[in-house]
Amino acid sequence: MPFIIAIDGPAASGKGTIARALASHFGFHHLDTGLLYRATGAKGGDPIVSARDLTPDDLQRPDLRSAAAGQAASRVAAIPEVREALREFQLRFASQEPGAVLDGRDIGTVICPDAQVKLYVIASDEVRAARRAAELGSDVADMLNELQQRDRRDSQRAAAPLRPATDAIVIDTTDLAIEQAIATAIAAVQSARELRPR
Ligand SMILES: Nc1ncnc2c1ncn2[C@@H]1O[C@H](COP(=O)(O)OP(=O)(O)OP(=O)(O)O)[C@@H](O)[C@H]1O
Ligand SMILES: Nc1ccn([C@@H]2O[C@H](COP(=O)(O)O)[C@@H](O)[C@H]2O)c(=O)n1
Repeated sequence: MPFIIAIDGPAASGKGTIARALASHFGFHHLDTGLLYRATGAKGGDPIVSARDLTPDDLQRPDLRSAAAGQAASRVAAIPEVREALREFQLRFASQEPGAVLDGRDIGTVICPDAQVKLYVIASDEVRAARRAAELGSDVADMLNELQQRDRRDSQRAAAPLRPATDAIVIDTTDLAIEQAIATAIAAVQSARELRPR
């Protein structure tokens, strides 16, 4: 049985940074599930059809990391049929040996509720906005507004809302350097593996 690490949390909290590092450390596959929603939103047209017809090329679009793509993603992500269309791909990805790390909003609650480890990564709104603004070279106040709007939509939607699984380990990266956040996550996974050996 593959070892699954589910990572959820609000926008720009550091999920992807931790997920990539965990995948590299443990030799697992990694999927940034936000990219599926970003590609669906960016494709335009009927979002349900776009989600069903998503191709690997769609995930390579150069504009997917923009704030506009994030907003479009969070609008299509509220549509249950879009989520259903993207679910199968995520489940197949998660079934790969020796294990997989998936990061998103509903991995520990909906996609992989039986994941061996669930992390919920948070950081203060101001810190997240500053980090993402530095990454994209954009204005911090605009970014704060964008992230808060997206988090609100993601938390308040009826379909698979953003929330921590009851058994998730919360990692607050507000005052952690990247290396400290990664070390905290590796330690959490190590101890879960010792408690529940394969
Ligand atoms: N602990 C940290 N200290 C400083 N910067 C960080 C830290 N963790 C992540 N970052 C930076 O913050 C930004 C957002 O991180 P990341 O992309 O990992 O967040 P995310 O939660 O995956 O975002 P998204 O919601 O878009 O998927 C990146 O520029 C990243 O390099
Ligand atoms: N499992 C997921 C992943 C993402 N979303 C939606 O996509 C938006 C963009 O995600 P990023 O991780 O790239 O920021 C996000 O705001 C969510 O609306 C989702 O619903 N479920």
